[in-house]
Amino acid sequence: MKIALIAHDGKKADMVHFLSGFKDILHQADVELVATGTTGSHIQKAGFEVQRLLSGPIGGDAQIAAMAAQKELNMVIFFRDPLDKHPHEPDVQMLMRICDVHNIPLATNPASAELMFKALTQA
Ligand SMILES: O=C(CO)COP(=O)(O)O
Repeated sequence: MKIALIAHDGKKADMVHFLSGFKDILHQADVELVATGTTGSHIQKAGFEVQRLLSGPIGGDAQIAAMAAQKELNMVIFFRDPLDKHPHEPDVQMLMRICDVHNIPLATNPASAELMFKALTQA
C-alpha cells in the first residue's frame, strides 16, 4: 500500500495532526509513504518514515501525478488550502485530474481522508 501525502502550507499542521491519529496503520510494514518535499519534512519530524520528492511548486505535485499515472499509488491525501493562491495551480489541477483518470482514491480534506483511512482498518 503506497500512500501519497501533500499539504499546502496552511494545512501542513492539519496533515501532521491527522497522521498522528492513524499511527498504528501508518507504521505497518506494508504501508509506504511518499510526500512532496516540505510536507515530507514535517511528516518526518513527526516520526514517520517517508520518501520525499521535490517541493510542490517546483515539480513535486507533478512527480506524484506521474506515480499515480503509472499505478504506483493506492491513495492520495492532498490537503489543499482553498483560501490561498498557489503559483503551481496548474500542477494541482493536473494531479487531481490524473487521480480521476486512473480512479485513484483522493481525499482533499481531513474528513474525507479519515473515512478512507477507517476503511483501511476494516480491509
Ligand atoms: O505545494 C504543494 C502542493 O501543491 C506542497 O508542496 P510542499 O510539500 O513542498 O510544500
